[in-house]
Amino acid sequence: MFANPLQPNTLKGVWGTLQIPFNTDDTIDYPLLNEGIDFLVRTSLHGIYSNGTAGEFYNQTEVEFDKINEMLAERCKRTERAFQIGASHMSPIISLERIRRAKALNPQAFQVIFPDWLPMTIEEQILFMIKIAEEANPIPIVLYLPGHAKTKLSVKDLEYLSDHIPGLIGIKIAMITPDRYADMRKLNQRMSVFIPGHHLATGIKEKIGSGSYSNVACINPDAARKWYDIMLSDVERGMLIENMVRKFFDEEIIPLASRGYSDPALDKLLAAVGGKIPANTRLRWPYKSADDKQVVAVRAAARKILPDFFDIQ
Ligand SMILES: N[C@@H](CC=O)C(=O)O
Repeated sequence: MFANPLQPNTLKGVWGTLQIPFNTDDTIDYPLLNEGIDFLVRTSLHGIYSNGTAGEFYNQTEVEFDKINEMLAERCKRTERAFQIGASHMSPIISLERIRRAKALNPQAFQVIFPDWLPMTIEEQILFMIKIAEEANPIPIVLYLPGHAKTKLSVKDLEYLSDHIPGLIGIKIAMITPDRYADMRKLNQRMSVFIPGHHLATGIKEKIGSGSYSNVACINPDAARKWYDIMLSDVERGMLIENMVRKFFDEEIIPLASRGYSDPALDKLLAAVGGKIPANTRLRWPYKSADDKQVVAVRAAARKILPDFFDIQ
């Protein structure tokens, strides 16, 4: 039975990422992961997803992949929460196999990246997506386009993909720039465009985004959801909050990115700063993690810039 697969017009809102906690010996801390899932299913998020960049999909064994997704699926089904599974991998064969195995868990959508060793031509992108969508059918696909991906797509390429792959319901992008708003607005009418959490009010105001796989939800999922509801009812008030959120990211998070902290290190730092999600800041070898001193310093700044984000339950 495939319950409620998402569609372009139902994929929206604020989705929270599962973060994988690691022990000091680099094994997965499954009891803490369990607590993290238990916490997330009780929040007001529109849904939960596994294995985005912040879920460190690129650095898991296949046995771990299966176990993490079984844990997420079991808890979401029991609590009737929407969930998506990231089946992304740098290898096309492994992505396909991840979908083949995880399909029985019946997520509302799968996220995939394009294979990431050779940049792909548009013909190769189509061949990849056809097979992925066939394997996933009737579960739909969201294409994740991280900023560092080797295959770069124009809005025209995305329209072409959307014309040829009916199972493709959405895209997840890492950057929005004003020169692309008009094209993205058109794209957002035919598929669901998900944009970074700290730009979501702009996305709603400009009608270029329908939701977010949200880095802001790492700080406090319920605050991110409340902010989204404000955007829908009073977008200018939503923009005022976005100005504060972006000030926090510009002053505290982007400088750390320039110092070599990766996106998952920063998402884990955000969760530790918010202190709501049971998790830890450790990334699996060989990647660099934020430390406790950074958590304390960034939390102090966040409490000044975004005081409301800490108290919302
Ligand atoms: N970078 C994230 C988004 C938010 O935390 C992801 O991996 O999905």
